[in-house]
Amino acid sequence: MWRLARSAASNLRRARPFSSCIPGPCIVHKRGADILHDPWFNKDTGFPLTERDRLGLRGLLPPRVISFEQQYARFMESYHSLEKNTQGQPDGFVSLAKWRILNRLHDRNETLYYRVLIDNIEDFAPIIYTPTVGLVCQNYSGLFRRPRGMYFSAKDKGEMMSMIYNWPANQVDMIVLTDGSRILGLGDLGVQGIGIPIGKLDMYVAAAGINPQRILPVMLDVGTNNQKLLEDRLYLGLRQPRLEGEEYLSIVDEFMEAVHTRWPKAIVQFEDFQMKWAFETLQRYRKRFCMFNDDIQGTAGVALAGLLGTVRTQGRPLADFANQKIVVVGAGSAGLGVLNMAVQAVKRMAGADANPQFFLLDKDGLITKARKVIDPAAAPFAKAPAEIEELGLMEGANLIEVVKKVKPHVLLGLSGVGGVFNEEVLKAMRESDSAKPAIFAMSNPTMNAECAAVDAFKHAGENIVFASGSPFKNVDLGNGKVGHVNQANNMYLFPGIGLGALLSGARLISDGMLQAASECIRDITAEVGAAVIQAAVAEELAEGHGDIGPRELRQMSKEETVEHVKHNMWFPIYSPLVHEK
Ligand SMILES: NC(=O)C1=CN([C@@H]2O[C@H](COP(=O)(O)OP(=O)(O)OC[C@H]3O[C@@H](n4cnc5c(N)ncnc54)[C@H](O)[C@@H]3O)[C@@H](O)[C@H]2O)C=CC1
Ligand SMILES: CC(=O)C(=O)O
Ligand SMILES: [Mg+2]
Repeated sequence: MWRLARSAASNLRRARPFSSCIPGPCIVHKRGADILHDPWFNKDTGFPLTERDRLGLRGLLPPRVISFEQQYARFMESYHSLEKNTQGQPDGFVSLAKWRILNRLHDRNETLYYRVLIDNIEDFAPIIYTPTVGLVCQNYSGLFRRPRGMYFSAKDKGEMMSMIYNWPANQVDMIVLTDGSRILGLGDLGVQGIGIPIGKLDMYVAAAGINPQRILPVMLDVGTNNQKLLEDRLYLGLRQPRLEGEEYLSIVDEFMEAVHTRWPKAIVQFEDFQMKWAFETLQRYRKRFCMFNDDIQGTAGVALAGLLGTVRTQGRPLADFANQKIVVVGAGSAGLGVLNMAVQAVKRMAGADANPQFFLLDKDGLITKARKVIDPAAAPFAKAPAEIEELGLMEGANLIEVVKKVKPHVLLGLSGVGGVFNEEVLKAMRESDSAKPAIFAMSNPTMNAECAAVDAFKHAGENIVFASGSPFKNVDLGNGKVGHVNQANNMYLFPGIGLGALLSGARLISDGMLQAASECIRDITAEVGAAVIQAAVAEELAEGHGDIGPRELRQMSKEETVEHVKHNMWFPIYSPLVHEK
């Protein structure tokens, strides 16, 4: 399902051993020590002697030239000895130590960093992304050594149009933006949430081959309502409550205008905004800018792919999806995004009058039309009392009641609450109307997952289809059997969405493009990107990118589009540096 061929990265690795590429030259406007201190251009001891002469590096490095392969091996050796030396230490300590060693390399030599990341993505994704990135965000102010990306704060109002030109790269293709208000399931982390855009963009480079010189992580610091952070003497963000209402929107507006002015074609991914702003900003900008909200739209795509995959696993025709009983726990940006896309899929399969059997719960239980105050975004999924009367359910019914009475085919958690699928709930899933019920504990990081994989298989039985947002190991069920754990995380989708949108030069990101992405999630990111391009072309949104115009895109077959995407993926290899004043 989501075991995505270890992402496009491993294909790239197979296709390109260390020495087989002759990279094109790279223009550098610096010389001497400035180059060594710039992680873009720095090759550490890897600078050939001729290049040391050309760039004024002679004498600034030890004399021996070390090859990229040797540097790579040396880094991996230190990484493995760190693993050995920290054996038996608490998990958090080990994870942070691993993050530090990778982060130091990132700060020093980006080419080597991305190469080790790409080649070891399965081991390193849990460090640079969920779950460790959550721990890093929680401790960001203490861990801080140097900045990465850009920080726009409420104090910068009126200045953003000029500030955006402080970013040193002339071209930016992909921006991930957060206001830090809902970081994974960890709540409001203020400026410390910058770790999420950084981790997401690393996944873009690793999985989609986006050129790391053209990415930009951005923190929009509008204050924080996290009292603990406000009182923390190390806290690096604005010490003020979050801006609200028009004041808040005017900051986001100004940022979006500034980005669009400098890089009209850049794609902006909104990430980890609290629900009210996630929906409001998506509504506000989606027709004006090339942007999407990953938590609403990326998550929906990946969950839908999983839900459709589950129908297939049950040996049923895909159209049977329309009859699946799905209980969604969590009515936030992610849960509602999933339901919106799932409803669209049912209507496509079973007609506009189809009545999907979806049940939505939030912290106050089952959401029905009888609820006094209901969020407008959740309202379309509220059950009419008459619909649930015969099941013996009513407004606010708790999760265990709902599971016992509905006997769902799928139980999907996007609540951010660790352990909410407790033993009783999981045992109740044994009575599901499906022989292979699906349990998706999609909340992040690991401690916020609705249940652990081992508990799901233990209490709900061996036949379940299990997926989680953060990685869990497969479960040994005894008798030689293994309970397979899938990872249901938007990381399998957003790199392809961004890459496809970028290479199509789409004016905006449509539902059709997102739908196309979710339909081919079993394939590698290049396929996702190609599907997104083709959807953009079909909807006449594609304006082309670089030398490839909309007409050329239109004329490409599916295979040619996939090739075109692969050809445009950046790959870490040292390029000869040519100095220009
Ligand atoms: N696996 C993935 O790809 C993704 C996972 N997520 C995860 O989903 C979680 C939620 O994200 P958002 O929807 O953006 O958050 P949100 O804050 O917008 O929504 C959370 C929802 O959960 C509900 N809730 C809280 N306690 C509950 C309880 N005990 N029982 C039932 N519902 C409860 C709240 O009422 C709210 O409706 C986070 O942990 C996030 O990490 C989000 C996006 C992608
Ligand atoms: C994966 C992700 O986007 C989240 O947990 O918010
Ligand atoms: Mg997110």
